[in-house]
Amino acid sequence: MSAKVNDDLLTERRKCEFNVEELTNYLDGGAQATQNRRKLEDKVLSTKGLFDEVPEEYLSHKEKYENAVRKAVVYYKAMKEAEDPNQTEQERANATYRSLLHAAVFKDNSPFSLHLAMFIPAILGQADEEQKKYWMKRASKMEIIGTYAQTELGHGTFIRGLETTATYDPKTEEFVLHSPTLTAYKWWPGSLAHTANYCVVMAHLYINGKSCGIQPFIVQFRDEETHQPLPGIKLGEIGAKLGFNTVNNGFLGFDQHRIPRNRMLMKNAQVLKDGTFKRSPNSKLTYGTMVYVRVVIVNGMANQLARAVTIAVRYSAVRRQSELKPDAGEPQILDYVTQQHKLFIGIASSHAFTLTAKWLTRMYQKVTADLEKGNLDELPELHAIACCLKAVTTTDTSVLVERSRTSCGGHGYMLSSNLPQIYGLVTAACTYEGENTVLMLQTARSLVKALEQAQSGKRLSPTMSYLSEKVSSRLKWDNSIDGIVKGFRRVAYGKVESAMRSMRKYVRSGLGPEDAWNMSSVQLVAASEYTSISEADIRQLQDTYEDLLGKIRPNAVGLVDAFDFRDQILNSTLGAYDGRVYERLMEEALKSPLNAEPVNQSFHKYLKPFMQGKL
Ligand SMILES: CC/C=C\C/C=C\C/C=C\C/C=C\C/C=C\C/C=C\C=C\C(=O)SCCNC(=O)CCNC(=O)[C@H](O)C(C)(C)COP(=O)(O)OP(=O)(O)OC[C@H]1O[C@@H](n2cnc3c(N)ncnc32)[C@H](O)[C@@H]1OP(=O)(O)O
Ligand SMILES: Cc1cc2nc3c(=O)[nH]c(=O)nc-3n(C[C@H](O)[C@H](O)[C@H](O)COP(=O)(O)OP(=O)(O)OC[C@H]3O[C@@H](n4cnc5c(N)ncnc54)[C@H](O)[C@@H]3O)c2cc1C
Repeated sequence: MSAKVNDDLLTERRKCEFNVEELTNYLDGGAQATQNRRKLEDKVLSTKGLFDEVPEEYLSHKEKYENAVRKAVVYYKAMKEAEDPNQTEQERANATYRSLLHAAVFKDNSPFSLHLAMFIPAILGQADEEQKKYWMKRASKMEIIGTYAQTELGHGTFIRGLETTATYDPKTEEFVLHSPTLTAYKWWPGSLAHTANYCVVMAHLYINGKSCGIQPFIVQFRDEETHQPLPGIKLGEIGAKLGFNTVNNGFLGFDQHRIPRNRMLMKNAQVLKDGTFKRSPNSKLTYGTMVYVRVVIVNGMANQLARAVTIAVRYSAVRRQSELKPDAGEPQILDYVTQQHKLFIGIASSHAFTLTAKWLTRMYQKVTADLEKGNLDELPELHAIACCLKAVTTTDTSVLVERSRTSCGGHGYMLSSNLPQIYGLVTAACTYEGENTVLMLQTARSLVKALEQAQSGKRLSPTMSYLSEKVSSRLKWDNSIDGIVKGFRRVAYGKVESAMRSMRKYVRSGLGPEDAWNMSSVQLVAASEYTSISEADIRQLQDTYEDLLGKIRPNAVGLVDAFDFRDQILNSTLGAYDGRVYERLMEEALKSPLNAEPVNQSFHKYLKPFMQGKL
């Protein structure tokens, strides 16, 4: 008999003014896609051995990892078996686009995540046709497990400063990989420590003493049979982190480690047997894997944010607290306008990120198709947009997930709510794949160039076209969508123009261009992300905004129900569909090993002698 659903949630669902299933279908890309996603989730989540007997938060660091590897093997096999052979690639992609299936199994991510998220994309984007054929066969069948090893102990942002060297030896037709210093050790790559046996290494190529820039190499570092590190390889785990504690982030040092010439991934640049170096048409094509992942992250943020606001909104419909009016009983905390303000922006942002992710994915696919034909024209714009959207969506998601947690009071601080773990996952994305400030400055670089082109009368690309609009500074505001968008474009233009004016002022004062850039960099970051509007209009928009909160209120639970996250994926005592929060909090508390006995052994060993003055 299914447990009774919380009365308040029942009432909320009755009040909802729209068809929840229709919104779910829209988010999935149609009723069939919803059906495919649900079918995949049903199949995979019915697999034995996927879920923890003891909550992983009560395991040691080492046990957490070992348990995660056990689940990763079961999960990967279940996913493979669940794949519908009759489905097209596109239908399969749609079924997983919104699915957070892995989140039902791994609260802190899988030790296989880098294999799927970066190792395979790096092969697809950096290997030539022959290499792709060979390595994709092995990687897609999980005969090998890989990661992406770029960051070093001493360098993450500045790729051109990476110290790992790959020196070509024409006599043996090999590359010699070496970590000349401690800071040259690869540091951070997920799965590197104990899980993977191959990696794509980004290293500084030298031929006959001449630098040939940073190039990608596919390197085996563990024996495929014994899993022992190969000779000349130093390996280990980097230690406990805020999150990602089952991703197995590791370090790797090379000591004159030799690999065959065909291990340099040669789609863009090539090294011939005699050591002739054939340059890439654009050295930044080597950075292509990062552009791809930045695009994926935007969609990932939408899904993770949707998960957090689902937990917080359902909890806010169940939790009653304080007094809004004397003798009127304790209201649902969702009736406080401050609570609506905290949470509804998260719902809207998740939808906005989903739509943005779809748009950015289409742009990425178009530009990548152009690159295949040798047309690199739109690569700089894709880079600038991907940098900006990755930085903005990860920053906003981190803020909004933390706001979801703090809007749930003390219970939001419980690991059993899953809000802290979701925060750990999303806040990492502000750093990995390009630290956000650094990426915003890359976007700013493109904005400044675009404004200079606009001022010299050149046509701009659609995404930068607002920089060529001669919009009157006395723009009459109205709070229609069109009016608001026009306002944002006007202010965004002003921010870029102000940053550029500031740089020119510094150059006139005698600073070099680099120092002038650095002195203006706070404005440059703001120009990439920040827009504000004039004082008089804030009141008008504020009234509109508060009015909107009231309109959303009766539909809040329906809006998060439409994300259609099953309880295993939410993995939360506060967010379950039935709203039985208090029973679930108690059930989870009783799983703590400390509750196995009424008196813990530390009383007899320490407390009692201490309290009796005997210690
Ligand atoms: C696995 C977790 C899964 C789930 C977690 C839960 C939720 C998250 C949701 C989704 C997650 C999905 C996937 C996650 C996958 C992985 C995460 C885990 C692992 C993370 C891995 C990593 O972090 S890999 C390492 C990432 N490192 C970086 O990004 C380094 C950042 N630095 C740079 O990119 C570059 O150094 C730089 C761009 C800052 C500067 O490069 P540089 O060579 O110095 O260039 P400049 O001299 O500044 O010249 C700039 C000019 O070059 C052009 N340019 C720069 N970059 C590019 C590019 N990529 N493409 C095209 N063009 C480029 C730029 O436009 C300038 O051109 P100009 O014409 O202006 O000169
Ligand atoms: C959870 C997690 C997983 C990761 N997984 C991987 C992985 O699988 N593979 C991999 O290769 N890497 C991985 N990384 C590493 C990640 O890519 C780097 O941490 C990131 O690129 C930042 O580099 P850094 O840590 O060396 O910081 P630094 O580059 O040292 O930057 C430190 C700070 O300096 C400032 N700064 C630096 N440069 C500039 C600039 N030009 N302008 C203004 N300010 C600047 C910024 O405030 C920045 O936060 C991972 C990181 C995390 C947190």
